[in-house]
Amino acid sequence: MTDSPTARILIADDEPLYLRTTGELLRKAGYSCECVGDARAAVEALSRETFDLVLSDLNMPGNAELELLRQGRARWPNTPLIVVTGVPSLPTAIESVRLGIADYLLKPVRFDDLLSSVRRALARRPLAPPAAERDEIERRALAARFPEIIGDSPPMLELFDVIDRVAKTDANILITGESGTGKEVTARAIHRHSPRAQHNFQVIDCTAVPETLFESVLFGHVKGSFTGAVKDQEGLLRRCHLGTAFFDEIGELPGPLQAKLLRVIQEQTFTPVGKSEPVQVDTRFLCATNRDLELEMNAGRFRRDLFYRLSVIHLELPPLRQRGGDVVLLAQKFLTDLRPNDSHVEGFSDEVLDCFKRYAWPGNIRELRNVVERAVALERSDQIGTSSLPPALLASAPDRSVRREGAAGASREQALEEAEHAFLISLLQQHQGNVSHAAEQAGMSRQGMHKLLKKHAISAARFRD
Ligand SMILES: Nc1ncnc2c1ncn2[C@@H]1O[C@H](COP(=O)(O)OP(=O)(O)OP(=O)(O)O)[C@@H](O)[C@H]1O
Repeated sequence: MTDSPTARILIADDEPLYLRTTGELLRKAGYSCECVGDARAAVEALSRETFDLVLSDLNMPGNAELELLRQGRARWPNTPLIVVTGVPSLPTAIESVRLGIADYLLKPVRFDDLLSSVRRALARRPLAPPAAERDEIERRALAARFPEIIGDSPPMLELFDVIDRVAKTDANILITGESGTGKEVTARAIHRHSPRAQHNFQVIDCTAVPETLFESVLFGHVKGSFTGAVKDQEGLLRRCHLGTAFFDEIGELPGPLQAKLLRVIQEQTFTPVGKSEPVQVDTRFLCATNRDLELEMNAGRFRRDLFYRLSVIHLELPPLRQRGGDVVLLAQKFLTDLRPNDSHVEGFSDEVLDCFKRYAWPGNIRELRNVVERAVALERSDQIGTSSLPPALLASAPDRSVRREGAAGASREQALEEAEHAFLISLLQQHQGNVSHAAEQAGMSRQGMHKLLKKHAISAARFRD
């Protein structure tokens, strides 16, 4: 690319007079300039926008180890950098050359010399990739920062961008989305990208703890504080001091416990059962639910004040059916992860991929994972065919012969699994998605029913309307 009068230049120097004059002169020469007074501000500016050239001092705050030079060359290798120093030294000159700087100028520098150096560096700049290619590079770079979340569909790239920005804050985040869309995976990614990453990420599943034990599980208890408290026990909240607490299925938290949680969030203190002294914690709260909390609040089942505390930032995860090609990426990833070492299965037939793309995936990614796991176990050839898919998926096949084929080779275990799945669906239909009532009829606990529904990737919410 040739020198362009609109080239954008970043000038980093801690001498205010030099900074101002150089900026003014380069602007007069037709360039657009941003001036910063230290290396950290320069790195921030480079992270925020694309510059065509960097003019940098060496002896300035934040650059004792030539941080700007090193980070600049590593992270923005195509942006030329000219060093302008008042304190030249052989080691810094050698290091600068080693890192591939465009020029090394000594202060006081004549403006004509500086201008020629700028023009030369801009003219030698490698050609910028075309816009589409650049977008693709940026897309890949963003997705690569979240290896645990597979997907590069537009809604997911947007999500990565938001996670990237909110992870660094301490704001409480509410993650909503249908069952199995990856709410817990997202919460873990937020924690991993946050300043709390070195501390614990503690999952608190609101459906797994019986109501009567909730306080003791969460806050801990002292020996003898209630029947069965045979020894002191530290609560889960204590474990995530300085870290992150992730409340899964927050919409299931009973009213009295919502009030207690609100207090913890507001005051960052709690009192273990049987103690009188409160314990102070420093915890970030992430919560997830597949319930519509607006509906729950209107029905008086969820506290509005708690909702506002929890949802300083609200992330809504897209269902799998709106994630385009991600379904194929995810299926391939699960095949790689779940295939035993001695398995002959290598891929999916085109018809199977077609079914995957057409199916509505009510159980989302968890359901896809289950389907791939089942297919890997059933398949006898080296490619997963439609005969290894469960009936629900085959119903979405465009070809009738495929639909008739069914799961002819299903084992006894798989047939039982399918019967259990059908039983759960009919129970939920009967009780309009009320898990407690369904559990009662099936003769099991509410927690047990939640676990079973999760295993089958069935969302009770979809039977509620
Ligand atoms: N983007 C993803 N990439 C890879 N695996 C994923 C992704 N999203 C979810 N999974 C996998 O799908 C399954 C369900 O994910 P997760 O538990 O995070 O969903 P959820 O929305 O929290 O579900 P629920 O509402 O039922 O609690 C897990 O096995 C998880 O590892």
